[in-house]
Amino acid sequence: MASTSLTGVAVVAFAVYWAGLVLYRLFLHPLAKFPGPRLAAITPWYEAYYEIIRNGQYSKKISQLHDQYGPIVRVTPGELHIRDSRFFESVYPKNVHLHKEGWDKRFGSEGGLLPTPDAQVHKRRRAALSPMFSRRSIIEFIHIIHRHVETFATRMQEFEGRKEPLNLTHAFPALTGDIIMDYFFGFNYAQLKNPEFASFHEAFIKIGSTGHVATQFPAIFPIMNSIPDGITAWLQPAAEPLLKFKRDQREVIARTLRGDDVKVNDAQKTIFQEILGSKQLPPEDKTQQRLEDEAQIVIGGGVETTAFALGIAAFHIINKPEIYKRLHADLVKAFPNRATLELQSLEQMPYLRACIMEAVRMGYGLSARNPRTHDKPLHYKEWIIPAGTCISQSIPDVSHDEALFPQSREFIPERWLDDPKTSDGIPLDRFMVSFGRGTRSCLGITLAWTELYLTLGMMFRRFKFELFEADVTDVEMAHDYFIPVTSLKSKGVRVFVTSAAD
Ligand code: HEM
Repeated sequence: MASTSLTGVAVVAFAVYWAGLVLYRLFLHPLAKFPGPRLAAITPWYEAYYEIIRNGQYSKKISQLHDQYGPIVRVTPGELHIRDSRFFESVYPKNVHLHKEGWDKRFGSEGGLLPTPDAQVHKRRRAALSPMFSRRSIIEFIHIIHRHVETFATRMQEFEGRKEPLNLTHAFPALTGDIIMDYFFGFNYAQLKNPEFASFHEAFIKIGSTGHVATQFPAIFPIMNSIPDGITAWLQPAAEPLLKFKRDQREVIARTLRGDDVKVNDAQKTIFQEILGSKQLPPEDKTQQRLEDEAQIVIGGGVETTAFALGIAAFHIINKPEIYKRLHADLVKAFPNRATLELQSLEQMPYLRACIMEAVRMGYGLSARNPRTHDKPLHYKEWIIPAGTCISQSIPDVSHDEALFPQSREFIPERWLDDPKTSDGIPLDRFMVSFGRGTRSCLGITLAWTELYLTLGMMFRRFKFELFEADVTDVEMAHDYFIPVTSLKSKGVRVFVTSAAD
């Protein structure tokens, strides 16, 4: 009897608490006056429904909400989303260090640079890594990138000889994975030499939606991490390459912390040596766990983003013969000797640059809402956004702003030629935001551009391609898993390869 009445009291108390919370969020919350669906203002389960049940569809829903409610929408009880390309640099300003809320929960690598919530902690972590991402460092390492690009060329010849289609969607993450492993960790898994291009790609796609679950249930990663790897691999075989990477990193970091030089290649140093050698970082930023988190984030940040942009570029260049023709002719002119490939000359080629700009615009880098918290109130149109509010914008919204990029779903490199401006005279480059903006923008941008120049330069100088059962759905986002993911039914961009005659 006593336990029944106790349960009754608990149920009533819970109901009163929820009713109070609902009333608070609807009428008293600092964001109560902002437009948006009531359900999104009341509960994070509105977001969870679209992300978890509908599998990465909240960004699409948010676009519809903007159509209905205008450029500013309350998308969760504590977050405002803005769709306005002209306001991007106000949310992500230069020289202002801002907090980032929520990404620490979604990756299970909260010590990594990208998800670090606190602005000042982020600042010192970024400063410690920056030298390794500088152009100078990348030029010192460029021979290793060339080596992987040449391996890729050899694999293409192999497919040409066998007259079999080559799956670029599998090959590109193997290429970017080998480069990043070599650059940051001092060894690689030779994924590019693997007959099937086995890489981290499948693991990222298969476990990609876990971030949406972790956003709602942050305990999921600690629970997953406590499960032995063998069981995780049994439950999700596709995760094995990432689990292996985790195990190997653990050992490499432990050895680095003991003072061993673990590099087996000819790179200058590993990312762990860079972090451990940093004078700016306190001891708590040099622990085994922090280094493991950073390794996860660097692999997560650098493999799929660049590979996705490569896939978009390759598909559209091959799909539109006039683009291929113009690009190939430029490359033949710049490199009469097909064996030569040189970054500085590639960088001087306006049409190649335009193709890359277009691919990166359509690749977004991240499809996720990108949160920032400002210490001061932010004025937007007639609104005053209170200090401390989580505000987000999304890169795909800018990439598909038809006022800036007419026919935004079409691949039109010409839009980037001849120093283009918006109708009111702003350089169009300002709206290429796929690498983010401000103090937390992409640290890997120079490496990414180098990979894009060298890989596309090699491919379209030396080879001709024919699509095999591929269409535009193989490169278009169907799910937002933080990074854009194509239809899960896609078999990838497959192509027949032939050596170019000239
Ligand atoms: C086409 C390729 C790439 C695109 C479009 C891209 C895009 C982005 C974007 C949008 C961000 C988030 C910025 C923000 O929070 O505002 C980011 C962060 C980051 N990216 Fe990239 N990325 C690319 C390639 C790479 C590569 C190759 C690396 C090398 C490992 C890399 C490393 C990072 C890191 C470390 C961060 C975190 C920076 C910070 O929080 O300070 N990215 N990237």
